[in-house]
Amino acid sequence: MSKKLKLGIPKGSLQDATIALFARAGWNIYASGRSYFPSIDDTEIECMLVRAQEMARYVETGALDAGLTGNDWILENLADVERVTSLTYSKASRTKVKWVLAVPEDSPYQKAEDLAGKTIATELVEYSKRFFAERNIPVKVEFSWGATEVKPPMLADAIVEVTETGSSLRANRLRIIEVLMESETQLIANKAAWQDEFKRKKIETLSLMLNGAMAAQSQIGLMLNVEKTNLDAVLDVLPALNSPTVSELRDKNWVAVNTILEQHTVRDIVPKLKAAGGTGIVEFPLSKVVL
Ligand SMILES: Nc1ncnc2c1ncn2[C@@H]1O[C@H](COP(=O)(O)OP(=O)(O)OP(=O)(O)O)[C@@H](O)[C@H]1O
Ligand SMILES: O=P(O)(O)OC[C@H]1O[C@H](OP(=O)(O)OP(=O)(O)O)[C@H](O)[C@@H]1O
Ligand SMILES: [Mg+2]
Repeated sequence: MSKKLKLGIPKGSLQDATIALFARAGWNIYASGRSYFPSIDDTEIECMLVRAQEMARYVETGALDAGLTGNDWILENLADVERVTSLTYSKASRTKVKWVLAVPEDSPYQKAEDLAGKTIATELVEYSKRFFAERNIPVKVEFSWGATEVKPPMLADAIVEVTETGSSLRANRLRIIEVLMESETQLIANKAAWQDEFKRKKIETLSLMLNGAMAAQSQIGLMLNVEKTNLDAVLDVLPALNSPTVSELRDKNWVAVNTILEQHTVRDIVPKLKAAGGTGIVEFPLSKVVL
């Protein structure tokens, strides 16, 4: 039988973003209907959809060789797994999520200590208990099945909840009084699988290509032509860290400059390049950036 890597894809908030990232990295995953075994166009990988909350546990026991989940659930479960790489993406954006302690906007609570003797609702029970215990704040931490933001002040005094854009907290008139943790997606591996040559190689390849696809998303390629007399002025505009490729054009007085830029810098840099004598400036998207 050919060897296969058992890979867990997170079901729920991270599912769509994960499948989209794999597509950019070079693997097409098809999650159809109610099946929990999505197909993947790689005969060496077998995929399974697993809740993010349980991923680290199944990777720890070896039911899965590797998987993707948030750092939050690895810490909640205190799972003993190999952290292969962090990938900064969430449900809707390429940012980290925050787990926050939130209270009703008009409540008197200003800090965690003010909640002594009160009830906290959360999905992240064990981590929250540890947070309050370390600070010697006696609270009652209650498990919440979701829709946690609606609970204060009727069903709980405060909540510990995950937030990405902040819109759920705002919509429920809640105020953050403490950030317990920042969390991002992790590629994790079972410790024994990590010692297996075939599996480790496969996981490392995934890590390299997923990171390459992540990096490419925030960067763009830029090329332009410039007269040699203006080359220094153009190079001065480009960030010092990137070393651009400068190549001769048929007209010996001109060169082409090729470089990679952070996407968010482009709107500032392109006008400066043009002012410095750059012409024929072309921006193009990148599929992978592997350094
Ligand atoms: N906007 C977000 N909201 C919630 N979780 C997010 C978000 N972005 C990233 N995550 C991460 O997704 C994981 C939670 O995913 P999971 O699917 O298990 O729970 P869920 O968000 O409650 O799913 P559901 O869609 O069933 O509500 C956590 O690791 C969390 O950090
Ligand atoms: O800061 P925001 O961008 O608003 O994102 C955070 C919200 O998204 C998640 O809810 P989810 O969609 O998983 O619903 P749930 O309450 O049923 O878990 C999470 O539990 C928060 O409610
Ligand atoms: Mg949820």
